[in-house]
Amino acid sequence: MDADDVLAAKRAEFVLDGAPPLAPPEAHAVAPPRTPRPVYLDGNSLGALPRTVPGRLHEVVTREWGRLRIRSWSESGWWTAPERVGDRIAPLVGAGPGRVVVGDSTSVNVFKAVVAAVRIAQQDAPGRDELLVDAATFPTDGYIAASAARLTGCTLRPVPAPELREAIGPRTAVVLVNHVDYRTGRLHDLPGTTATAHQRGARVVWDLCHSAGALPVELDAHEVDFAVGCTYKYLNGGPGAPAFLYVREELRSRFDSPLPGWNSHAEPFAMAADYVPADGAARGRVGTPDILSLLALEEALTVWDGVELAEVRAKSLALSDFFLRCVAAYVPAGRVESLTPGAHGERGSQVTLRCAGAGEVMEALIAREVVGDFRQPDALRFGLTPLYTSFADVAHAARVLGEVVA
Ligand SMILES: Cc1ncc(COP(=O)(O)O)c(C=O)c1O
Ligand SMILES: Nc1c(O)cccc1C(=O)C[C@H](N)C(=O)O
Repeated sequence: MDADDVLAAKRAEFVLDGAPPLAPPEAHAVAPPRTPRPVYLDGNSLGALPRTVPGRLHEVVTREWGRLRIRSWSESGWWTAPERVGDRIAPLVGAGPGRVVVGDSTSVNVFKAVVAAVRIAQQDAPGRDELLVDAATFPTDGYIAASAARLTGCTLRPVPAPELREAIGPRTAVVLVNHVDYRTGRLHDLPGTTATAHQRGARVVWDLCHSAGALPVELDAHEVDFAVGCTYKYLNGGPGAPAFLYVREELRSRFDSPLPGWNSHAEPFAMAADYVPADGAARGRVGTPDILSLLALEEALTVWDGVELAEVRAKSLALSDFFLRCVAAYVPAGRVESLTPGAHGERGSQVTLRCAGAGEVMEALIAREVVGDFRQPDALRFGLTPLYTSFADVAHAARVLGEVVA
C-alpha cells in the first residue's frame, strides 16, 4: 500500500524522527529520516515540522527583522500577510480569494464569528435569541458561545450534532458546529446542517480545526456563513500558529466584527477617531499580526503545492480502514472499541479507541515510540495525517498497541 501511495513522496518534506538538531542556518534543511521511528500519530494536535520552515524563519528573523526592520512591513509584505496567507488556505477549504484572513487564535475567531452571525440573524429577524452548539463541542467553542450568548441576549442550547438539524427552530439565530468531533473523529453533516439552518432563517458557524487539511471542505459551494479553524494541526503551521476566519462573500458587507481593532480599519494609518471597517477579508483582523508565526505558517503551506485534496481524503480513509483492520488483527478481542464511525461519510482523519486504562496505555505506547494522545476519560486518539503517515506506521502502531494491552 505504501508503494502505491501517490502521496508517499510528501513524507520526505517533513521532519519526523530523531534527525540531527535543527537550525543550521545556511543549510536550511534537516537530514532525511534514517529510521521510521517514532511513529507520529498526533498530527491532529500538532502537525509535524515541514523541512523548509526553519530556513524561512531564519531569513525572516535575520534579514527582514534584523536588517530591514520597520521597512519590512511594506517591503517584506508583512502588512498584507494575514490576507495573503488566508488566500493560501482558501483553496484547502473550498473558498475563493478574499474570504479568509489569518490571525488570532481559533477561540478568538469563534467569538468574532458567533457574535457577528448573531448580529446578522437578529437584523434579519429581531426575535431570534437562541444559539445552538453541538453538545460534544471542543470546550473552547462552548465557553465562548456561552459568553457570546450572554452578550447578545441569547440562550445557549447544546444539542447532539446528529440532532442539530431537527433542533433548528424559528428562534434559532446561530448554529455553531465542529465539523469533526475532536474526541471521536466523527464527521458532521456540513451541507445538510447548513442548508437546513438557512431554510429556517438561521446562520451557521463551522469550526474546521479537525477538517482543514484533513479532507475536502467546500465552504463556498455549501454557502457556509462563517468558519474558523486552527493551522497547527493538519496545516502544520507550528505551535500556536495563528487561526483563520472565513466570511461568506454575500455577508462581507454585513460582517460587523465585535472586535474592531485598528488593523481592520479601512484606513488604519489615518489613525481616525471613528471606526470605518475595511472591505474584504481584512475586516476580520484585530491588532498587529503575529508575524513570525504567520510567516512560518506561510512557508509550511508550501507542502500543499500540487496536492489534490481528493487524494488526501482517499488516503486518509484507506489509512483509517487499514488501521482498524490491524487493530482487529493484533489487539486481543474486547480490549478496545472504536468510537470512530465505520461509515466513510461520517469519518474525519483520526481513529479513536475506547480502552480501559487509556491514560496508562497511551503512556506505554509513547514509551515505545508510538505517539498518539489520550483524551478523558477513556479515549486513545490516533491522528492520521495523509501527507506523512504511512501504512507501515499504522500497522506498527496497532501491533505495539496489541502488545501493550496484552
Ligand atoms: C475543535 C477545536 N476548536 C478549537 C481548538 C483550540 O482553539 P485555540 O486555537 O484557540 O487554542 C481546538 C484545539 O485546540 C479544537 O480542537
Ligand atoms: N492546541 C493545543 C495546545 O496548545 C496544547 C495541547 C494540545 C492542543 C490541541 O490542539 C488539542 C486539540 N485541539 C484536541 O483536539 O484535543
